[in-house]
Amino acid sequence: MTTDTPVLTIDGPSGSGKGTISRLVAQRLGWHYLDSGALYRAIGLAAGWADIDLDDHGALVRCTFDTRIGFRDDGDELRVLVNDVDATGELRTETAGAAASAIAAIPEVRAALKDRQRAFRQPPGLVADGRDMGTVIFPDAPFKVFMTASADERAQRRYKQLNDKGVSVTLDGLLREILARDARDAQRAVAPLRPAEDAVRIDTTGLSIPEVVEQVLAQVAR
Ligand SMILES: Nc1ncnc2c1ncn2[C@@H]1O[C@H](COP(=O)(O)OP(=O)(O)OP(=O)(O)O)[C@@H](O)[C@H]1O
Ligand SMILES: Nc1ccn([C@H]2C[C@H](O)[C@@H](COP(=O)(O)O)O2)c(=O)n1
Repeated sequence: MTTDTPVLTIDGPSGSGKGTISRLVAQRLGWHYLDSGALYRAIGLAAGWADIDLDDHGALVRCTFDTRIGFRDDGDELRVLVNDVDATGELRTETAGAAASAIAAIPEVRAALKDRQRAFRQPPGLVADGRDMGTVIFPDAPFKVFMTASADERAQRRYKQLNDKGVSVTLDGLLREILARDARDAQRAVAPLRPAEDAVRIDTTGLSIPEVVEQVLAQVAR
């Protein structure tokens, strides 16, 4: 790990805009980008492919170490390769999010992913988004943001995102899924979703994507 390389951490609940904003901010700064949620989603998917029981923590840890996860930004979005298969579409579903949230509550899985996440810290800098980037993975990061938005707005955003992709969902169902995932992520014993003490909070409710990007960049400039 290159500890003198700057890191901007962006943590927050599902649908707050972390992924979208982190990728754009990383592009503007010319820094690397870590989508840590995609790692948990990929392990959840690989564990499903291998039919691993969620109670079999030993097998889950082996799966965490053995699964190859690659990222490729095609200009439109960050594509994720799991064991060399492009699984981007499957990984973005709420089902994959819920599976990721379930395995993310297992301490051994989190421990097995630590070094892999820290290895993304490479010059000239890193933008890392997730739930514990500022609290556990990069506690010494000089820039930390905790991003929120009202639950209704987060559900609306996800609804629009999925509708645009032709996925049929209901707003009520999405709101329930988002709240259930947030509760699980915030209430787990290890590395729960919470703001680092030194994080700047940004509420993105009612803000456009460019407005949020500028607010985050202003934190780094400061
Ligand atoms: N400020 C914003 N205004 C409007 N829409 C936004 C804003 N930020 C993000 N979005 C849209 O909301 C949707 C969800 O955003 P995104 O995937 O970045 O959230 P996230 O916090 O990374 O969610 P998750 O943790 O579930 O991956 C996307 O369609 C994105 O384009
Ligand atoms: N640093 C992280 C990142 C993600 N998770 C878990 C909890 C989330 O519900 C799930 C999916 O993440 P997303 O892609 O929605 O950001 O993965 C975590 O525990 N810690």
